[in-house]
Amino acid sequence: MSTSTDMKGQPVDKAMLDSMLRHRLFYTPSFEIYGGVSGLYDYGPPGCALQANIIDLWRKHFILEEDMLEVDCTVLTPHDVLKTSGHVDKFADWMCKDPKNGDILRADHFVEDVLETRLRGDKEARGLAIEEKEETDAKKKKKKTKGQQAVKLDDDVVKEYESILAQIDNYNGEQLGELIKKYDLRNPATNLQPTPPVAFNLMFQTSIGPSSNLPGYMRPETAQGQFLNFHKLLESNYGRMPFASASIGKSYRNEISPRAGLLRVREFLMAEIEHFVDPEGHKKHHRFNEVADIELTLLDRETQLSGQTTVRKVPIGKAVQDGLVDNETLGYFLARIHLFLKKLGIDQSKLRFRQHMANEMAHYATDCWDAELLTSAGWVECVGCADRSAYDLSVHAKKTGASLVVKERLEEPKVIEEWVVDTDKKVLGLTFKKDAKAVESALAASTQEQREKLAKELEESGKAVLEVAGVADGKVEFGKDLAKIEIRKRTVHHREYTPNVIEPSFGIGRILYSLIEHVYWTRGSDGGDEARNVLSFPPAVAPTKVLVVPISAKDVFKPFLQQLLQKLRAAGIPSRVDHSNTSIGKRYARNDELGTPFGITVDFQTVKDGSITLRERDSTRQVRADTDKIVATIQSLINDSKTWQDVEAELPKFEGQEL
Ligand SMILES: Nc1ncnc2c1ncn2[C@@H]1O[C@H](COP(=O)(O)OP(=O)(O)OP(=O)(O)O)[C@@H](O)[C@H]1O
Repeated sequence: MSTSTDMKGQPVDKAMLDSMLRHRLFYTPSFEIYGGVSGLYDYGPPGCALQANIIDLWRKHFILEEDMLEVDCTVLTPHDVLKTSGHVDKFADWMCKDPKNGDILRADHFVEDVLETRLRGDKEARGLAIEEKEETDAKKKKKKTKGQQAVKLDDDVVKEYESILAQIDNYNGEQLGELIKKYDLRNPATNLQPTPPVAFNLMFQTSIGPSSNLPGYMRPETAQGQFLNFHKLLESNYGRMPFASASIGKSYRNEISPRAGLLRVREFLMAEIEHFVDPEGHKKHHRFNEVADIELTLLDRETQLSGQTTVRKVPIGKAVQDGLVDNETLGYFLARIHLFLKKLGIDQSKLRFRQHMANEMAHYATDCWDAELLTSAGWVECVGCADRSAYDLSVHAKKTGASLVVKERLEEPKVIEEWVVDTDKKVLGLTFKKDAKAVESALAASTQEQREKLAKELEESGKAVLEVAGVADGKVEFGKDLAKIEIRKRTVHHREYTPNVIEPSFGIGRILYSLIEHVYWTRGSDGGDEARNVLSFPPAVAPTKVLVVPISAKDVFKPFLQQLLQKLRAAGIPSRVDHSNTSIGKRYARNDELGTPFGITVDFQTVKDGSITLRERDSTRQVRADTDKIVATIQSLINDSKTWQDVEAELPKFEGQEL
């Protein structure tokens, strides 16, 4: 199992980090004074500011950079939409139940947990080193663990367990049930095997309007709203393809057992892109050459199926050329996701792109890669990037009759051959009476392949069978008197096609939490002074950019403070003043926990010559200059046009105590 370390390579003390984040109000359990509800969290001021900055960067990196069309669609979604998209029938996880205490368990997580516990026990029995996270997990589980000790396993069994874990996302409910039986997996709380897994739909159901006759759901993703507006978006893009829409908004999933803090919640912010592309020409991307040399860390399907988790670094250009990543557009977005996460401050050594296995892929996807980040909870999917093919637009068009296609004028008219159906309305009415309309619609909506098949049946036996929704048996039989189906030539001036969709889908909360772990470290943990927590966010992402610290609350400082704050505001730099009368060192330490990258001290020298000190969070080094110079310097540091090294080379070093 992989475990994560903090920014300085030390094991993440998750309990300490969580308590700091709650204490500083990055986030807090919702409804806590009522006992809380698992999977629901509120963000406090630094959490909100951090989230807003991540979103701001996301907008600039994707929407502005690529001229995407942003939409904001409703959360409440009618049943019919999600029935058509397949979510009502298939958007489910596998759930099992403990027969004695009623514990509800997510089947894949249960299998994973028990096998990992056994592998840990095996390591212990063999006297092998146990990684920090494994130790913490084991301690946590000890209280409720019955009859689980360090037991040495056969080498073959270890291999089998490792292989199962490498492809845990590939099992369906039945297979998970077989694993539970085969390896006698028991719930540690009762030492009993849970019941066989059943599908549990993750959508929150509701009804829209007072009469309760319009059933609906809270959307589980923002995508459907974007698909339903496709035609209007295409028009507003002057009919030009390819183009992308984007949406940032809340989604809702009734997770079976959300126990991983911000990583698995029931209400979360998503940022999703739907890039519509012509399927002809193998989904090329006109800007692919800009990213082709970017090296990504890939864990492909075959490697996982062979029971391994070995990654390889491959330039995305080569990965697409070799067919490892299906097409340029998908590859382009994988590289853009990589660049975005890098910009945020994500540790590149803790980022990998994992390809989905066949069973794992959502019902609509043809190829899918997840950007996974290594955290104290292991590798966590933070961005999914799927090729949804033409699935969504096709099913919604079929269901509603709306035209969700692109019509392109051909430079030269073309003669095509196609199967055409001529229906005799009189025979139709007489034969099928009340079902006549449904039969007529089914014939009209039949595909070229279906028509060819029907024509062949009519030719061979004089009869054909057609599937018709809403009639008894779901199908009808008809003869040549009802419909003539033949191939005819036609001159066309337009080409019509349903676009394919490449969808990068970001869970902002997961990214936010993983980023916090990646930039977290403890100053003085190497045995020096008292240990102090630091969050080294890049300046552009940090919740607050500057902490202003007056050396005392005396009136003499007030005009300088006011002038400084006014200049910071005018420059658009978010700042906070710490008026408390604790030592400056303590005030800075508090802000290191909030990840504030810069500190300004207003002191007695300021009163004499107007100069102020600027402190950099990570090095704690300081420079000194006049207010205008310092404000301009902070601006350059935030917009990345200068590094702290540049600043130290330019401005006089302040030789005071490092705080
Ligand atoms: N319960 C959740 N809490 C927080 N973020 C989530 C949750 N479910 C999904 N996400 C985020 O939304 C993104 C896209 O959703 P997607 O449907 O691909 O996730 P998923 O495959 O269902 O995730 P998982 O397998 O972890 O449940 C994910 O990459 C993740 O960042």
